[in-house]
Amino acid sequence: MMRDLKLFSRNVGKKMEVGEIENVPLNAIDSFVNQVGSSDANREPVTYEFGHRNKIDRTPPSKRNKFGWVEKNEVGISGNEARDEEKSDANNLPHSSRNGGLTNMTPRSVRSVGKNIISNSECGSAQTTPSKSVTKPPNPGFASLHSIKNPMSLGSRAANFAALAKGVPMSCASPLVVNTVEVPHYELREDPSFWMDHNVQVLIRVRPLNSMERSSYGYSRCLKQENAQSIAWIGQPETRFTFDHVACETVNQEMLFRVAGLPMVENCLSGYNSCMFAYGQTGSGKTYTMLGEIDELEVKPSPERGMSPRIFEFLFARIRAEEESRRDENLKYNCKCSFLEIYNEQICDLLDPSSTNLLLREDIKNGVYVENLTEYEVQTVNDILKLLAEGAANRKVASTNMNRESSRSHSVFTCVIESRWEKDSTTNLRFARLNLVDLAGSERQKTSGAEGERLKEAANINKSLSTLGYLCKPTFFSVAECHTHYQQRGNLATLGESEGRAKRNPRDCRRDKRNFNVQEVSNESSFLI
Ligand SMILES: Nc1ncnc2c1ncn2[C@@H]1O[C@H](COP(=O)(O)OP(=O)(O)OP(=O)(O)O)[C@@H](O)[C@H]1O
Repeated sequence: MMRDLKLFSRNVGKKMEVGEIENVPLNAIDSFVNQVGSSDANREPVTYEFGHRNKIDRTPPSKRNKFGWVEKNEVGISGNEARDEEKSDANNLPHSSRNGGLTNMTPRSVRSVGKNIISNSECGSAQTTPSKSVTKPPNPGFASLHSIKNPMSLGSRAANFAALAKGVPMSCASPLVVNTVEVPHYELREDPSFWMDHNVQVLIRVRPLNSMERSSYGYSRCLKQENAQSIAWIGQPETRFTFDHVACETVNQEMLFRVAGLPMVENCLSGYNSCMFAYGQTGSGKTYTMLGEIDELEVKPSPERGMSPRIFEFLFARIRAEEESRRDENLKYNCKCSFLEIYNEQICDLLDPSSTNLLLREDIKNGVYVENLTEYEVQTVNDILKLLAEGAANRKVASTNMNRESSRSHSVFTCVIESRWEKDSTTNLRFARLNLVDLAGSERQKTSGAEGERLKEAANINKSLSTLGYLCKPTFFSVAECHTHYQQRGNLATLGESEGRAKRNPRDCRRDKRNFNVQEVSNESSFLI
């Protein structure tokens, strides 16, 4: 059942508090957003302290439910039983409630796995997006593609990165306590060379159980993490999924940024197009990861702010540092931003809400672009954070049984980074596009309770997500074929520049369709297998 059928703006500053019931819809008024609007001068400086460990309560763990996992022999569910459950209409009930209240069962609908963040970077192209420009940018005069195709050497990029971030060795540290239950903690590896050598990477983020899940299912988990690359479904047979990175629930927003966001900024500054998108079932934490808490971002940045604000804080810090250190070359950066959403298969401008049903165009000179999409030139980090907050507040959000602030649209924030410098009497130009995508979550009507308008939204969301999954199997398609599919599913073409040329990485991902969550993980990993 839907609790609230009205659309309302996203509370961009949402955060999971201890004891709060996160996914239970509240009064819609509570969720309206306060837009940020302070001057740059009021903003506290943001500093990145590299090499810090997460600060998490180290209360001694309870003996009873170590890691909250059901051990293999205690699972108490056979393969046949699992298959029967798959068929059963009652598969959304906690396992214990169907088995005489046994507590050590694998919950069937606990949302214990978060989302995939898929990042992809590749060599920059010289395409620009024609658009309605609010502050008219100076004509960059891209005369030569040559300089764009010659980014800095990897050596200097690696050196840059190393100077900015100290690597943290990968290891399984001692367990930490989250939600009063001991969970294992695995350090993520900050390895710049890995990001440079692999065009596409998948990072899984496991979010902590929310209070609703805890009260319904206790602390049992149906998945366990084994190391910083793999998670396993504790069933019969146990099924392991391996990814580039698995961020356990103790990994905080800053650490995630340092592992996934920071190298992307470096890639963009080196002239590589980059795209990060969050994909996962509804309520798994995509928006929390991509946006996080963005109230008062310009004045008092919250430690809960997500990937996007951190990326732009770092981007502008790097731009300023580069401009300063290469003053003799007269290095200048120019950044332009746009923010769109795809809602019910229509493209809307989040920075100009009156601009709806925008058309996707393609021509030889400009490639794929959204006609009349507003593009702002930004000078400072605060300019960009304002756009982020403003657009996020305009996004279509509604309450469902699974998430009280469920995004009903896919959003794409794009920042085009141009740089120009002079060397040996030659003017050099570099161009890169950064796409930050927060997809709407896949959902099942049975669990989300979607009806009426929400059901229509859900159908459109699921349809476009499966098309995206299909498009992300480039092994089977040439680039030209991908373009044909992009055209067929026009709106997803906004991602085309980043995704169409993505290389495929072999992965060791196995599927098991018997468990709802595993199936979700499996669907999420279908981008790779
Ligand atoms: N890692 C995390 N730590 C703490 N809280 C989290 C985490 N991930 C998500 N949450 C909380 O879980 C709830 C749902 O998250 P969010 O809205 O980001 O999900 P979503 O995947 O974007 O869902 P939808 O697809 O429906 O929009 C929010 O209250 C959010 O604050």
